[in-house]
Amino acid sequence: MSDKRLPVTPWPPVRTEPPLVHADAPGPGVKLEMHYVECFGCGDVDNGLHMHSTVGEAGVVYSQFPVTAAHQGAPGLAHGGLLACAFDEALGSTVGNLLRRPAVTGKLETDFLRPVPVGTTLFIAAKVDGVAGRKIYASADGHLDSADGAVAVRARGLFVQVGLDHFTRNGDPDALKKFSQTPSRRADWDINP
Ligand SMILES: CCCCCCCC/C=C\CCCCCCCC(=O)SCCNC(=O)CCNC(=O)[C@H](O)C(C)(C)COP(=O)(O)OP(=O)(O)OC[C@H]1O[C@@H](n2cnc3c(N)ncnc32)[C@H](O)[C@@H]1OP(=O)(O)O
Repeated sequence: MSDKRLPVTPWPPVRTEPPLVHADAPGPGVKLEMHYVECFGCGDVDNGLHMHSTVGEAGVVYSQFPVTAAHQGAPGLAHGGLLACAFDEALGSTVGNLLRRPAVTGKLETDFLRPVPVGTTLFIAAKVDGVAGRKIYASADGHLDSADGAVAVRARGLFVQVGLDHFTRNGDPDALKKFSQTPSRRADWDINP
């Protein structure tokens, strides 16, 4: 399958600066911890995506999504919404860990190019493409069963930087305390519950 169906709109869609990887960002080879134990993407959640990620060279973060029977839409195939979820996680983790700026997804586009069968693992390579003020643009390819397998899904997203109060005001007032229960998060984000 060719890439003829992929969008031709420019990306990032606005003028951006190159992303500045934070001086304290984890370096190549570092396996990233779950960012929050109750996260559907990376946490310890029944039938969650159980994704895990490793920092690669040149600002790329590699994530894996093992697709199980719990993730089906059509019989035997991954649900498209859960594939989008996997990319939200992979892109968000890339932005959060490399730039160390708390950000939420503003927009997420996905191109589903090939079916993703139950039993396969999606190997996602994500990077930050540019930054314009609070707007952070990131994109990723998802390969079937190996880092150089056929590309099954592509995604690009806009993440918008927020203050840490975004999570306590809009979500759980104890959000910072809960985040701080993942030890690496406490150090990353200067959280003092
Ligand atoms: C407690 C500690 C935390 C620690 C963090 C740990 C990190 C760990 C590391 C990593 C793990 C991360 C892994 C997670 C992965 C999953 C992420 C998610 O699922 S996030 C949930 C889904 N997303 C939402 O719930 C957002 C809901 N939306 C909002 O809250 C607001 O709309 C928000 C914040 C996105 C923007 O609202 P405004 O009022 O602050 O700002 P405005 O002015 O509206 O937007 C800012 C700029 O962005 C553009 N913008 C916003 N949304 C846009 C859109 N959909 N399309 C195009 N542009 C958009 C606007 O046009 C504006 O641009 P102009 O500055 O004017 O140039």
